[in-house]
Amino acid sequence: MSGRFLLTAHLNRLINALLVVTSLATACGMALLVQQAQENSMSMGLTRDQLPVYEEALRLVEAVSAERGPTNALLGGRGGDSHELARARALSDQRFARLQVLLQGCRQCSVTAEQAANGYQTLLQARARVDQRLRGTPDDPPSQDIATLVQGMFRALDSNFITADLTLHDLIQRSPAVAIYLVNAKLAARLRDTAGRLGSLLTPALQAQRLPSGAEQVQLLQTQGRINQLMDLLRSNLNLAPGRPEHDRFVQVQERYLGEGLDWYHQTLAALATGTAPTAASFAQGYVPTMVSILELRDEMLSLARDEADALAREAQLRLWLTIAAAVGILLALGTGLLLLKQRLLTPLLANTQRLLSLSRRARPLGTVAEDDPRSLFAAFAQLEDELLQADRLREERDALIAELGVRAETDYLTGLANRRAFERELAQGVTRTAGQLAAIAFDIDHFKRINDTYGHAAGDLLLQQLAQRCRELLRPGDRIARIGGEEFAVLADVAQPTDALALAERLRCGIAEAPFAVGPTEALPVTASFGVAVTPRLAEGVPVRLLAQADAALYRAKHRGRNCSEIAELG
Ligand SMILES: Nc1nc2c(ncn2[C@@H]2O[C@H](COP(=O)(O)OP(=O)(O)OP(=O)(O)O)[C@@H](O)[C@H]2O)c(=O)[nH]1
Repeated sequence: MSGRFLLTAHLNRLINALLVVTSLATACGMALLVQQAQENSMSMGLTRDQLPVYEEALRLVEAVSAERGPTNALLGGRGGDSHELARARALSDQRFARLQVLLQGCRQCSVTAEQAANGYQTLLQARARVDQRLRGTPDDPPSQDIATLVQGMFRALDSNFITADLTLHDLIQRSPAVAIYLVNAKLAARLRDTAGRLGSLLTPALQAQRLPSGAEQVQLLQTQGRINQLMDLLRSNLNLAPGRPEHDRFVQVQERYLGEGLDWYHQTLAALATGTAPTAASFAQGYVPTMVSILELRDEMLSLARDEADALAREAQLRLWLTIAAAVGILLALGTGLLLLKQRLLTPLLANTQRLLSLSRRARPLGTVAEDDPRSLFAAFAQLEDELLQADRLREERDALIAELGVRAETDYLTGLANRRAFERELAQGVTRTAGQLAAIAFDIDHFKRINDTYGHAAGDLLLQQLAQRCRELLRPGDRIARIGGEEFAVLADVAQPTDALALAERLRCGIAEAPFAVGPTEALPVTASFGVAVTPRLAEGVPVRLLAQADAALYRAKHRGRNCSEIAELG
């Protein structure tokens, strides 16, 4: 393969490599974008899948909290219902079993089914202690008092809250956009539990129908403070604009629990002072239903979180498809663009590169650069530039030569004056140019043949040269003189009137006659000439030919009149 084909093959490979690299880089960028969109979409999908775990964890907490009602009622002695306790416990067990199933299927959950089971174990232990107390007989006295058992149930609840807390952490990390609803749901769940605790803390006093002890009063006040804190947090977190679902739910909490529920609690507390307090079970019957409003607020928050997660998942899915579509579009456009670029520009460019190299190598070899080296292209360019510069120089030389030939073609070789051809051209131009009158003066050396014959042809030439020089000196700058024949000359001059032309002829005639010409080392030859003058008054067709002919005719008359005189042509 010859060098230039090697070079174009080389360049072709280079261009192909560049196109492939560009395509790959773009494809990688697009793949990254698609991957990001896919991760986002998957992340929202994971959030949606994990939400049921969080909901179930909160419901388990609710169930464990709800167990305390019948537990306290039974521990309180009067009015307790063991069937109700069994139902409440069954509900907790059911919730726990369901949570276990959900956790086992949840790969994205940081909390495991085993960890949740450990929390539940605390509840089972608390239940066992309660049961022991409830079964208590004189032979087998209860080992723990009611307050301690109530505290055990509180701890059991806190242990089960951990599952909800860890799941909430996962969800917030992955999808901050739904965090606010989930946190509010947890606050509501906490509020429900704390409200339950307030009731539970009253149980020992209700069981004994006495005023709460000092320590119990402190705990009751702390719990009320916690309830106020949680309400404040919810008030500041919730979007309480009228018409929002959470607004109505929050108003319900204020009316039902803070109003009815806490009123009933305060009434019960006051009744303990007068010995007219209800049993723990009766208290629970009036108090527990008011807490339903808190659970409704929690469920509203969970519902909003679900809706938001669904909307975000749909949006992420749509964004993923749009990103894929955009990536495919961009890659197709890029591919088409590169293909067109190659077909329409690069391939023709390479073909022309090949031609360029052929041209430059035809002129001369490209020096030391290897023929398949892409740099030989630049050497070829430099070489072509040289060739073009050289061609420019040759063109300039040719133009100068043509110009010189033109001058020579219109110059009389002997005298250096314009020749007849130049004179006729000048005459034609003069006629078209002048706005005044144009004079043609023809003159001829008298008896020149005799001079030639007597002194030789060379002396005749010398005389012609000297006479030409003298006439040149006698003329005005704008006048043109030419040698139009052997010893015949002519002058072209702009004049105001015919007498001016005659005066010019006379000036030349006298100038020639007044001093002899040196035609040899010693010979000084007096010479005369005869003049014929013609003037054209205005521009007219055929004037040049006629003007010179008229001047010639006048010259002829001057010769016949005896020579060394000037004749002017008749105006016609
Ligand atoms: N030396 C020389 N002689 C030339 C040149 N051209 C023409 N002649 C001569 O000029 C002479 C012209 O002669 P004629 O036509 O008879 O005119 P003439 O002798 O000047 O006579 P008139 O014009 O009638 O006064 C000829 O002998 C030509 O050979 C030239 O370039 N050099």
